[in-house]
Amino acid sequence: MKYFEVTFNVQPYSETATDVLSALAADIGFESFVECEKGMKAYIQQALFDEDTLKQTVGNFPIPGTAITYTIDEPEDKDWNEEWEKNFFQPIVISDRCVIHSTFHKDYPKAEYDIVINPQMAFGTGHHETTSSIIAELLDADLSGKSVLDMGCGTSILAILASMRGADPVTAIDIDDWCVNNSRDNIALNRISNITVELGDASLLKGRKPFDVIIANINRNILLNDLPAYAACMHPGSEIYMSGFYVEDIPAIREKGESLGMEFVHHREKRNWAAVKLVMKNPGSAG
Ligand SMILES: C[S@@+](CC[C@H](N)C(=O)[O-])C[C@H]1O[C@@H](n2cnc3c(N)ncnc32)[C@H](O)[C@@H]1O
Repeated sequence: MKYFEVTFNVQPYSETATDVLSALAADIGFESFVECEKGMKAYIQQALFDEDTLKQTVGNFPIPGTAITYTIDEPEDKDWNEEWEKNFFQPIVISDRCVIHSTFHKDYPKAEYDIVINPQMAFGTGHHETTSSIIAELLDADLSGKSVLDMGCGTSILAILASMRGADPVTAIDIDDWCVNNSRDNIALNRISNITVELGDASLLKGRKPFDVIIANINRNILLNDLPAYAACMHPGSEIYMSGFYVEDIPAIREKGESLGMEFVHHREKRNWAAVKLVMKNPGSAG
């Protein structure tokens, strides 16, 4: 069991309070959010969960008169597939060009890029705003013959699309062994042979050759912390696409990238989630 499911009750309920709560939860490591009647459910890796930090976040909630309570559950691994099949994971088409579906979908739209994913967990189906924004970026990018790193690969949906778009070779890294195993399954399902999946974090990058393109959909704090290690694996012209943070976090991410010799190119936003593109100009700048 790798994740906790935390059910938040927001009293009185409002969309603004739930949005603020999900932003604060993302800052302390929560990765995905599902709205429910009186609040939301949010998911966090057990290894990253610290209940004292959660209590502080809830106790210092910035909207006066709003009370947040929560319960913590351990979702059973075996229920996820069924839950997703029944409730969440419907085929999705992104930018009219890329369809993502699962093996259990029998009827789904046809598209230029057809990705099959067995998610079994909350992230990496393309439904989350951060994933779909990066997919839209990858559909616009020239990836042909480029080496790509997908940091925090989850199901490897982004690595798979990069490979389908001509990237070669592709490296996919995730800190969670469950994601590494699921990535390998999904890569095989899509009959892709040029993606290497590795278990670990930014420390694996030390001494590696630069990548032409880096993708990292993780979260604000991990990106700010690990950006120097990513920058050390970029050459002039290398592109980096990042997501997993909110529009209000863009200045911090941009500033960090610029301090490492990158130039900000543009951003996208969906329901307040941001995705940014930067290009390395001057590698070796002090971070
Ligand atoms: C928001 S999910 C993104 C998954 C997938 N790339 C997508 O776009 O749907 C973030 C992923 O990053 C992984 N992760 C968290 N911290 C990490 C770290 N320090 N280094 C590498 N991966 C990390 C998590 O296990 C999770 O699979």
